[in-house]
Amino acid sequence: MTDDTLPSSSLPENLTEKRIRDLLQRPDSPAHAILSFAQLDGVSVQHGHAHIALSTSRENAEKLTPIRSAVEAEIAKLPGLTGATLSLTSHRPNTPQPAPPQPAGHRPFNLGKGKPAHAIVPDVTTVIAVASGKGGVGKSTTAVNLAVSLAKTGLKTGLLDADIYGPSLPRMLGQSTRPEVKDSRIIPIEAWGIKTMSIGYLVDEKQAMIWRGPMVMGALTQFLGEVEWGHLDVLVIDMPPGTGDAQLTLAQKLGPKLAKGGAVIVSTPQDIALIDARRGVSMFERMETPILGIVENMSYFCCPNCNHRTELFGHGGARAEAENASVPFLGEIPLLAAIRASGDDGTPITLSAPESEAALAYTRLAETIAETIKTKL
Ligand SMILES: Nc1ncnc2c1ncn2[C@@H]1O[C@H](COP(=O)(O)OP(=O)(O)OP(=O)(O)O)[C@@H](O)[C@H]1O
Repeated sequence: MTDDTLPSSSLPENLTEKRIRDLLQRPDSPAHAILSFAQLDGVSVQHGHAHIALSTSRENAEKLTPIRSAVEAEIAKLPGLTGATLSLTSHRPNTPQPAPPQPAGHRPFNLGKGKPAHAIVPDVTTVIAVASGKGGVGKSTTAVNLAVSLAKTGLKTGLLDADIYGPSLPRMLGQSTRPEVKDSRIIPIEAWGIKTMSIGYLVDEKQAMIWRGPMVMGALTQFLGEVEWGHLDVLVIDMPPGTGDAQLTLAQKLGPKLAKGGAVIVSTPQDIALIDARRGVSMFERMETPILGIVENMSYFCCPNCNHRTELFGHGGARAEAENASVPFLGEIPLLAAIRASGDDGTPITLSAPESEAALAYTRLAETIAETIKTKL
């Protein structure tokens, strides 16, 4: 009996994995198009479900979004498979590409009228930085659900999207209102019980994409000094990915408040993401920021039909990394289409499906962090 004549149900998983790789490599296959934009990091089949890990640039990740579902559907048609999920991670340069010169005195958004910077988040008690060494690992999704869950524990919570080159908060929170400005102070947008701010509320995304480093630092400083955060027990910051100047600036400016809170590092289980997570841990250690721990996102797949749990791509890597770095392991978030969909729909999964396994994982994460914060209030 040849490979092709084996009944689908008895196809060994490694043979199916080879078929997926062959399909992706075949120039006449529609799925092949995805490899023009992304690099194949791994293929794994477990209990009839295929997981394909790809990495790409952020720009290409956007081009891939429209073809993602079609490729998943095409792969799922292979014998022996009941479904397929593509997971995409992206690398972004820490330093932006050179941009056209800006007029002298130009500010990223002209709201402070050139006054000296106000005190940095004066009435915020603690700051939590949600960071990742690598883009696309689910840092923003984690930050949003963590903030919403912290608010549910009774803490007055804010959420700042510090990812100037790729703000995702407006989409993930379903907000498109432009913030008001009163007495040169920007009023945060209230959504789902938290106060939020993002560059995406203020300027067109493409405009921010070409900002030089100093303009990005200027915008971040304005977010900290010119937004009317009011009293907050905790401000969660969705950090830009990587370990560059923007991360260092934020860590320096927020020093004592960050020292009362700390950093949460998000990683996927793949080795490549873990190497970047390690860099993130050492950057915060150098800044003397407490590391609250590492979260493993897209840790395992839960079949939406039978709830069967499938472990992906060396699941457990982040736990081992946390042990190596002697920092706490904060838990595992499953890879679930519902998490992606709730992010796209603008209602965090902790609110749209509070009893789901994913929401419960975020709740446990928030409860652990809330315990630390409540000792500092
Ligand atoms: N656990 C998960 N299960 C399914 N999809 C997820 C999960 N976590 C994140 N995603 C999806 O992966 C994509 C990237 O997530 P997200 O924007 O949170 O990552 P990020 O690390 O903040 O990326 P970037 O650095 O590019 O801003 C989004 O479409 C999101 O909905």
